[in-house]
Amino acid sequence: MICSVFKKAVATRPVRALTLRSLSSVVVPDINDMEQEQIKQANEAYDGIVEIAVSGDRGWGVFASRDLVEGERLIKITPFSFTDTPNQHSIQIDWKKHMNVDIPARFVNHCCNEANVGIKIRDEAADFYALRDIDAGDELLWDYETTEYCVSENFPCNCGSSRCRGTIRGYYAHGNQVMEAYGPDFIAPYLLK
Ligand SMILES: C[S@@+](CC[C@H](N)C(=O)[O-])C[C@H]1O[C@@H](n2cnc3c(N)ncnc32)[C@H](O)[C@@H]1O
Repeated sequence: MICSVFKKAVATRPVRALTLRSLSSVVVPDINDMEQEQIKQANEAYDGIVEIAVSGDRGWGVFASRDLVEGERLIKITPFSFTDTPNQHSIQIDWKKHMNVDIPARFVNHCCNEANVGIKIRDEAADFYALRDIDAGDELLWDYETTEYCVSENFPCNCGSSRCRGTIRGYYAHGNQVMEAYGPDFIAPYLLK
């Protein structure tokens, strides 16, 4: 298997059921009622394409609801605001410009070198595309170091890729690997200037 693309932990449970602490095998992120409602709305908007569910110890994740085809545009990334400093859920589009993005984009987890989805930035928005065929139930994983020059906080990666970089820092640290893995089409244009 390429990378540790997780199968959906609790594929068909409604969001409220995911918050039950009795699910011992997964770490269920704390969310408030508003976030719960936003997840429900995103799941309805992307019904039949992707679904938000719990991704083991990585918190929330986004999963394929059906078989997805290489090259398919999957998720529209809509910024609700911009900031000049990164945060855990922002996406960098220029040296001092980060998009605060909506759900489901903000819940896509990271994979090193073998990500199955990539981002194409257009003006002040972006989209996720399938980088290869993806089976229903597989987790969508994007390589954060294709857009983030320096992540807001380094984190130890548990993507399970045979080429896992260990600690995720940003393009400044692993740019050569990122370029080799994806080529320029799926690297943020500002990083290539
Ligand atoms: C954009 S959020 C992704 C959604 C997140 N799982 C959540 O529940 O909010 C980014 C954060 O998710 C976690 N994460 C994503 N991919 C990961 C990975 N491969 N290994 C460990 N943690 C990861 C890290 O804490 C990271 O800062």
